[in-house]
This record gives sequence, C-alpha cells and structure tokens, in this order.
Amino acid sequence: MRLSSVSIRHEIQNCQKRWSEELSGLGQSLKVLANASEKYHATLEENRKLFNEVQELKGNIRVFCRIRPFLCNEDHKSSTTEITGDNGELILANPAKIGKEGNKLFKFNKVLGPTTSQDEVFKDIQPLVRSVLDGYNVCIFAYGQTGSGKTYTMTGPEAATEEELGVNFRALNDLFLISRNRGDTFNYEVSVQMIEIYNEQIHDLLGSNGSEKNLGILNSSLPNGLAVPDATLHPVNSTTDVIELMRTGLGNRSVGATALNERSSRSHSVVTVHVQGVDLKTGATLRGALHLVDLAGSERVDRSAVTGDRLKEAQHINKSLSALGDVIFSLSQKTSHVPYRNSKLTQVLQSSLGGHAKTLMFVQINPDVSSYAESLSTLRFAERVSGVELGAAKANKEGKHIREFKEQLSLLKDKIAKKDEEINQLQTHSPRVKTGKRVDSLLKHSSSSPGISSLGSKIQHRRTASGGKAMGLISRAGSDADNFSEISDRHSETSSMQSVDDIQQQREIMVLSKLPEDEMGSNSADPELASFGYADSEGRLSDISDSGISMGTETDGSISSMVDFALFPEQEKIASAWKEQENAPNTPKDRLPKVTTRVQKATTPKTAPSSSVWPKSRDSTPRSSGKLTCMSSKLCATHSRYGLLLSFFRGGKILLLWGAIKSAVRWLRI
Ligand SMILES: Nc1ncnc2c1ncn2[C@@H]1O[C@H](COP(=O)(O)OP(=O)(O)OP(=O)(O)O)[C@@H](O)[C@H]1O
Repeated sequence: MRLSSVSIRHEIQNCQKRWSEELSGLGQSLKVLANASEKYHATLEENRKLFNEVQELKGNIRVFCRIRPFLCNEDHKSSTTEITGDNGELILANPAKIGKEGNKLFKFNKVLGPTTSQDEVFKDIQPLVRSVLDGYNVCIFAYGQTGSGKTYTMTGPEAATEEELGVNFRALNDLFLISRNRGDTFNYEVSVQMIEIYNEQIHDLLGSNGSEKNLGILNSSLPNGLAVPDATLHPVNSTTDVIELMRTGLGNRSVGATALNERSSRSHSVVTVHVQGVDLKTGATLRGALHLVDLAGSERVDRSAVTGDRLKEAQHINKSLSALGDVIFSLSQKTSHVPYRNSKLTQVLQSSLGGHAKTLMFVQINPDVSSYAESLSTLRFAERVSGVELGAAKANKEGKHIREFKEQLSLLKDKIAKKDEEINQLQTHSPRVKTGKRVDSLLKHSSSSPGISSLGSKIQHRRTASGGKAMGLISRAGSDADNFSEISDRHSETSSMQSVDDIQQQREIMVLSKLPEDEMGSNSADPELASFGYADSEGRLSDISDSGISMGTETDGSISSMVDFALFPEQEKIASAWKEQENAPNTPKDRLPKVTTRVQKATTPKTAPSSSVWPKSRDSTPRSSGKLTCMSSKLCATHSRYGLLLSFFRGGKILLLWGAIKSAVRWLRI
C-alpha cells in the first residue's frame, strides 16, 4: 500500500510537472498569437491609412455613408442595412428576397451607424476641414433621398442643442479655434457666403433684400474662390456671428411640405467659407474655400405625391441631381468634356468637383424597408462617386509679389471690361453702328488694345532693332491710332470739334518724328520706311493732310463717303479696287500683299496713305503702285488697320482745318 502510494505520488508530481511545462508552452504560444493578432490589427490600420493616402494622392472623392436611426413613425424591426465591422463595408438587404441572394455589399471610406453622434461624425472629417486653413479648397456635400438626414448632418435638427449641431457650425467653430491658435504666425480672415439653388435659380440667402434676386455664376471662379461674386460675403469673427448668419440663411431657404418629409427643403443650399491667411513672416498668402452643400432630396416624383409647383420643384431637383451624376460619371471615365454647364448646381461646384480640391460626400441612407429602392440607387451613385479621381489636391499659396501682380492684373482686367462696356453702350447709342458688323470688329479691335497695353507696345516698338526706328514709329502710330480710334469713337464721328485727345495724339506722332537719328535706327532694313523718320513735322502735316484729301477723292470725293468706305466697305467696291491694283501696269504681282481677310482687302488700298506720306514713293511711283500697297499692307499687318485708317482720316481732318487756317492767315497777310 505504502509503495503504491509513493509511486502514485511520483506520477502525480510528474503529471504536474508536465502540465506546468505544457502550460508555460501554451502561454508562450498564446503570447506569440497575441503579438501576431496585434500586428495584424496594426497592419490593417496601416493598410487603411495607406489606402486613404493613396486615395488622397489620387484625389479620390471620399464617401462616408451615414445611416439615420428610425423615426417614431417607422417600423423599428425591419432595417435594410447591416454594417459589417468598421472597415467601411455595408450590406443592403432586399426585403423581397430572403437569404444571401438579396444582399448587396458596398464599400466606402467609412460607414456611420444610426447611433453615431454628430460629434463623432465631425471628428472623422475634422482633418479635411482644417486643411482649408492650409490653403486647400474643400467641398463637403450631403446626398440622399428626402428625409434621409442630409440637413441633420450638415446643419442639425431644428432648435438643435449643442450636441446636435451639424457639420456647418462645427466646421466654422473649428476654423476659428485653429486660426486663433495660429495667431502668432498667421493672420486669418474668415468670411461666409450662403446661397441656394431653387428651380435652377441662384438666390443669396444672406442678402439684405431677401433671396429674390437671381444671381449669376462665373465660368471659372475668381482667384479668391468666388464662383457667385454677387452673393453677399459676410466677414465673421466669432461663433455667435456664425450662428446669427446661419439663422438668417436658414430662414430664407425655400421650404415646402411634401408627403415624405414635413420639413423638407426643396433647394440645394451652399454655405461657402472663404479663408485668407497671411504669413506674418514671409507675407505669403494662403487662400482656402470650404463649400458645405446640403443637396435637395433625390426622390421619385410618384412617391412624394406632389403636383403643381411642388412637382416642378421635384423635376428641377431631379434634373440637377442627374446633371451631377453625369458630371461624376464623365469624371470617373476621365472624358475630355465634363458637362458642368448642364445645371447651376454643377456650375457652382465645378471648382470642387474638377479642380484640385478635397471632396467628401455624405451619402445618407434611410434604413426603412419602404425606402429600399431609393437606398439602392443612392448607394450605387455613391459607389460611382467613390471611384472618381480628381487628382492630388493643391494648396492655393502665393508669394507676396505674385499676390501683388495678381491684384494689378485683376485691376487691369476690370479697366478693360469697363472700356468694353462703354464701347458696347456707344455701339447701341450710335445710329451709324447699327448697320454693320464691321464696326463691331473695329471697336472691339480698338478696345482690345487699351491704353496700358499700347503703352507697352510703344516702348517695345521704339526698341525694335530689325524694323528700325521708322518701323517703330509706324508701329507706335498704329498703336496710338488704336487708342485714338477708341477715344474718338466715343464721340460722334461728325462732331465739329476735335477732342483734345485727338490733337494730343497727333502731337505725339509729330514729336516722335523729331527723335534723333540714332534713336531712329538709321540702319533700317527698309529705307522707304526709314525715310519716314526724317520727314519734318511741317512736311508731315501737309502729307497727312494730303492723305486725308486723297483718300476722299479715291472714293467719290466726299469725306462722308470716305468714312463710309472705311467703315462699311462693300464687297464689289473692294473687289474692283483690288483688281485695279492688281492690273496696274507698274505693279509687280509678286509684290502685292496676300489678301487673307475681307478686312485687309477693304483697308489696304484705301489705307495706303497718299504717296506724300512716303516722300520717296511719291517721287518714284504712282499712287497705286505695288510698292506703296506693299508698304501699306506691312503697316496694316503690323497694327490695327481700322484704327490707323481712322487716325489718318482724323489727322487729315485736323490738318485740313490747320491748312485752311494757315492759308487764311497767309491770305490776310497778303
Ligand atoms: N442621425 C440622426 N439622428 C436623429 N435624427 C435624425 C438623424 N438623421 C435624421 N434625423 C431626423 O430625420 C428627419 C429627416 O431628416 P432631415 O430633414 O435632415 O432629412 P433631409 O434628407 O435633409 O430631408 P430633405 O431632403 O427633405 O431636406 C428629421 O426629423 C431629423 O431630425
């Protein structure tokens, strides 16, 4: 008995030993497993991050799917959606099909379940919002059927508590917070615009006189990111400012009651936050814009049981959303033409959908069984959106000088636009202009060389080496003529008084003719043109005067016919004049300028100022010689033909007057 008890004890001890050894072995392998699983999770997390980074580099539109909770009046038991883990996967189950057959799997950047709070939603998009302060353009928009929670996500419910505030408020709050924190290095200015697109019309929601006016959209947004420049831009400095503005804006939104959602907004609302930051050290500027878009509900017209105005609204909404779909589709197909212009919505969002912006879409889902069809089409649309690559986002950073140049450029563009407007007004007021398109082109031509650009051309032509000074002089005369015609066209052509500007222009031409030889470029390639430079002012006065007269006699002798011819050259007249030129006995055909346009045909034979302007030609060749024509065509090709013609004509008028005064004085002396 004793022996057997000892052996049993030994056995037990051995067993215990083996167990403890096995246990420690198990423990070690468990540790290895735990390590492996930890690594696996870390790798998964890293994979997700890398995937996001790749998407960011490609510039993919990020898609977050948010499923709203059941409302009181909905059947809580039957949901069409099932979230599988936190990897962005979502299963949509078809209530008509039982089992796996009816399940459809969708994958997005993130799926937010019905219990996700507003704060959690914002945390996920916070980095995106903050990048606005680094000069990026960001667009966040909510898409989904009516009543799926778009307004809840973007703005929050009516009379929201602090926890219920939506993305709009939180984003602006966050921007204020960060901009204040960066106060030592950056000076930020934040301003807000709020518009709505209702029945394809754009209304300002923050305007003082309501949202009645229909605003226009720019084809490409201004450097400051404004696509709708006429919408009121409110500077904001605090959260209270923002809340005030949002209230005003929301109050102005078009709201109608549909059978689906009592508080259903029937318009797309776009809140744009413009941020401009100046680096206090370098003076460089950062410009970012954040578009927060609450789209109107996508709905099947039959389901919302609407008629009349509401039906019209629904049709407009669906049309603009399908235009959005077309844009998304062509972006994902990388087609050369993207149909942005098919709707106001796509026009407003153009810079965020096709530019180097960061774009995120909240796809809102109503989990109710009755909404299965809408949920399916919404998720399919979202899947297509997530495949769109916009290209890597780019920050809008500008050095101090570039900013200044850009400002100057936009000022100059403004001036040009104003001049064009003035010309257009004059065109409509002048009875003469109604008759011909040619005047259009004439005026446009002169408007396209405003004072500043012609100033540039003056300097440039003065320095022209190959053409010599004479050419430069002619060029200058040409560019001056452009200005001249522009200025004087504002006044009546038949006005008895010449404007001071006209006289000054003529004086300028004369002063230039007196420039010293070295500046004139005596080694001019074209002696005939160079000789122009030597003409004394007196001589040129009479020359120009002659030219005016001879131009008149070439038509029918009357000044009015001369003007008519210059402005409205008839086809046959031009053709016959041109034929005459060609058939002239002393005209070598190869020296005739090639006629490429009607305008040139019209002006060339007539613009050829009489030979007296060109001393050598007067002596050696007949007026209609090929040489002269060639010279005049050179002149014409270099500069505004019409402008020059008018300039000579007007010069002729002044000098005619001047000549008359001189002879009167002489006659009195005699
Ligand atoms: N996440 C959520 N938590 C609680 N309630 C929600 C949530 N999402 C939406 N709701 C509620 O659902 C209803 C409809 O939401 P909401 O008005 O935001 O829909 P919508 O998609 O903007 O509709 P519409 O297209 O007509 O503007 C509201 O009563 C809202 O409070």
